[in-house]
Amino acid sequence: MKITKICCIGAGYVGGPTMAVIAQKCPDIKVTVVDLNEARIAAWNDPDTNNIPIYEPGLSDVVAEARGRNLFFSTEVEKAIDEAEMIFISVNTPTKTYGSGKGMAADLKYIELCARQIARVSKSNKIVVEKSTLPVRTAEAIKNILDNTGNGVRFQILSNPEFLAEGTAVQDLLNPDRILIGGDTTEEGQHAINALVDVYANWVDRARILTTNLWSSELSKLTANAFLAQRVSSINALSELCEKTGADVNEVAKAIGMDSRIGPKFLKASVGFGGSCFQKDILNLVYIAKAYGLNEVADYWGQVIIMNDHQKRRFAHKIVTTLYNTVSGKKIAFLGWAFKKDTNDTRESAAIYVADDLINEQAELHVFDPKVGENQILSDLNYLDSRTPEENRKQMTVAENPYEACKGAHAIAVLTEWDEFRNYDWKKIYDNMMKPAFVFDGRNILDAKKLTEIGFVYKGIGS
Ligand SMILES: NC(=O)C1=CN([C@@H]2O[C@H](COP(=O)(O)OP(=O)(O)OC[C@H]3O[C@@H](n4cnc5c(N)ncnc54)[C@H](O)[C@@H]3O)[C@@H](O)[C@H]2O)C=CC1
Ligand SMILES: O=C(O)[C@H]1O[C@H](OP(=O)(O)OP(=O)(O)OC[C@H]2O[C@@H](n3ccc(=O)[nH]c3=O)[C@H](O)[C@@H]2O)[C@H](O)[C@@H](O)[C@@H]1O
Repeated sequence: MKITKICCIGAGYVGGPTMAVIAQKCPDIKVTVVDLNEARIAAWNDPDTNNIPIYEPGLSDVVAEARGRNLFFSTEVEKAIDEAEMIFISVNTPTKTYGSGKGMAADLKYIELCARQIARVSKSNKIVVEKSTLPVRTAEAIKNILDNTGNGVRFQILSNPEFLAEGTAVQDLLNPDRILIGGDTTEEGQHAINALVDVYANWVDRARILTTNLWSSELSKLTANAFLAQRVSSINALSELCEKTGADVNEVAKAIGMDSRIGPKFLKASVGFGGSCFQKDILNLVYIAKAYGLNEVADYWGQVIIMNDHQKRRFAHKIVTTLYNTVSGKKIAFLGWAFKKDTNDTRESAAIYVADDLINEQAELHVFDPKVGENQILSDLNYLDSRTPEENRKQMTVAENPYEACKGAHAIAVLTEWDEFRNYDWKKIYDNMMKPAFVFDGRNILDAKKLTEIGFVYKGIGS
């Protein structure tokens, strides 16, 4: 079966870039990305592709090439479902904030709504693709809803998890390590798998397209994120030991990373991992393990989150103790708010939690991030509900540029590894700060030697 029309429900960080690349690489397929959020769709349709709602290097060019040709963004969800032969579900699957499984399980209400809508609207056979990250065996629930509430048409469910990382989404999509497609082992299931394989084979080497059963595919996505997050927590755990022993975590990471069995990636010690997925997906894994009574498995993975929370708190605590046990009334400058460089996404960013701890200590925070603005920063803080929005507003200033953020500060904390931070005029920054002038480099990106020569007291992670 050759696919000619694709619909994607959810125009977010995954749906938008993924479908833009499919449309760019498959000009014969009409790709329609739909969302309930009208403002988001309007932004995807902005005549100036620099204003699309997601900042990703290279993405606006891909959208400019395909949009209006075979890539469309729309709020007409039902029309797009009706037309398509293949429907990707790429809606959010956040951690549940209510009821049973609160704070652990994935909230699948958006997924279920999509399944019910697809069942209601479809008048012809469809392939439904899980693009969102889902608990293992979700396909069973989706199939149940589709088969029991549909109009008698036939559905095939595939799992096709997404492995892109924010900040490198376009490169990851153009040149993926692998594409994973899980489906039913029946003949119909295999036909559906082949249809999706053929879409990706327009630009991905077939040897990199891996097909499995549904449950392996669903579980592999949670497992990949758990392994990646575990590496960050592992090196961060060692960073604390390095600080006590005189070892340098950068040197340790390099030394172990040269072992080809360990490998050099994902060994950067930091103020803690953030992002919308690592924590959510591990909590989900822990919840699933517990649901099967596998308490040791649950505790093992739960430790990755415990370590990450500790690392964020430890960073804030170190600032307070270094500044003579009080930051009350002191100006602290934050460089960076996004959860990593090259994205405007702030979900679960370590910066939010470090800021919250320092505001509890009555610090006056001044933040500069190249891609994150005031509204987002304040709304991230308010979301924690630690104090009133007015109280947050009083303690938090968002600066227009880094020099303004750092002027008169007692300390600078680097929360995101934006490249531009390395190239600032650090002498000028030093001259305008209170003395001693402290730098807490939560990403180990600055030149410690140069900063020390200028006069800063430099504190990295793990050295
Ligand atoms: N952000 C990332 O880098 C990655 C995310 N994922 C997974 O992909 C999924 C989506 O994540 P994001 O794109 O980051 O989320 P997002 O929150 O940016 O986008 C989801 C979109 O779905 C829309 N939506 C929700 N219910 C809808 C409905 N019934 N009809 C139409 N639109 C609806 C929302 O309005 C929102 O715009 C999640 O399961 C996530 O775990 C997977 C890999 C990478
Ligand atoms: O499912 C998802 O959402 C995605 O989650 C991560 O991607 P992402 O969260 O966008 O970004 P990462 O590069 O993985 O970084 C996550 C966090 O870990 C931190 N990190 C990463 C690597 C490292 O060595 N040290 C470190 O502190 C980053 O700064 C960031 O806060 C995975 O890398 C993607 O493969 C996956 O598709």
